[in-house]
Amino acid sequence: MTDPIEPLYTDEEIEAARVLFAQPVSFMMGAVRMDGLPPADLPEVAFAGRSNVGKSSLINGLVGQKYLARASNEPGRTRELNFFLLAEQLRLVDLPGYGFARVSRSTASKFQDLGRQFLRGRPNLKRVYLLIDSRHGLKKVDAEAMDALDISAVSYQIVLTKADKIKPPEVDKVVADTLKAIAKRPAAFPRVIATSSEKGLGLPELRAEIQRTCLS
Ligand SMILES: Nc1nc2c(ncn2[C@@H]2O[C@H](COP(=O)(O)OP(=O)(O)OP(=O)(O)O)[C@@H](O)[C@H]2O)c(=O)[nH]1
Repeated sequence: MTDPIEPLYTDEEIEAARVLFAQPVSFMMGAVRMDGLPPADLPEVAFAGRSNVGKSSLINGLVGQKYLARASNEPGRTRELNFFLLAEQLRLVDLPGYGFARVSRSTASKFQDLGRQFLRGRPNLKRVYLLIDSRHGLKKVDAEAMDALDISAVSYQIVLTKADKIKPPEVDKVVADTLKAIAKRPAAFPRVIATSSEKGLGLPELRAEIQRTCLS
């Protein structure tokens, strides 16, 4: 098993990724249907996770902007596939949160279906970052999302969010437990990155990982 403490990226990679993510980024579009997606002509990475897990905050943190992706206290507001173009070279895709409770069941399932269709049928999708709240660890809905990704053979990597909300030894334990839980999952990338959008923790590593995934 990979040691999560071992430095996995060189200083040069971290610096190159910092420079990449400091380049212009723009909101391209929000898609509500599969036939309204941008052309599959650039590499994409998508961000998925339970509602309120911190997806918008993470995207904002990665690109160093406060308000690019909408971050809110109200679970379930991200209901479209939101595409952000970075440096004219790659796209970040914010997927609808799953498991949200404040909209009707049919509305929820409509948007989740769109997310599922996107994950199954996007040829330029390089990886899905599956966000898990550090305080809660993997839940049943997360395991179901991983089942779907494993079946579709879509590469995914677990990113722990809100790591500032628990103590460092607890973060280490969640990382270790998560690595154990994904060990036999065929499409799971065998590394877990712990992040805090609030404190910037893990963001340089995640930028480097995205750059490797999309541009190397
Ligand atoms: N302490 C702390 N709070 C965070 C962090 N990331 C997000 N939050 C808070 O968690 C809440 C939800 O964050 P969002 O980024 O809106 O979550 P989301 O996953 O985009 O939410 P949906 O739109 O429901 O899918 C907000 O109140 C954020 O301020 C973090 O790293 N640390």
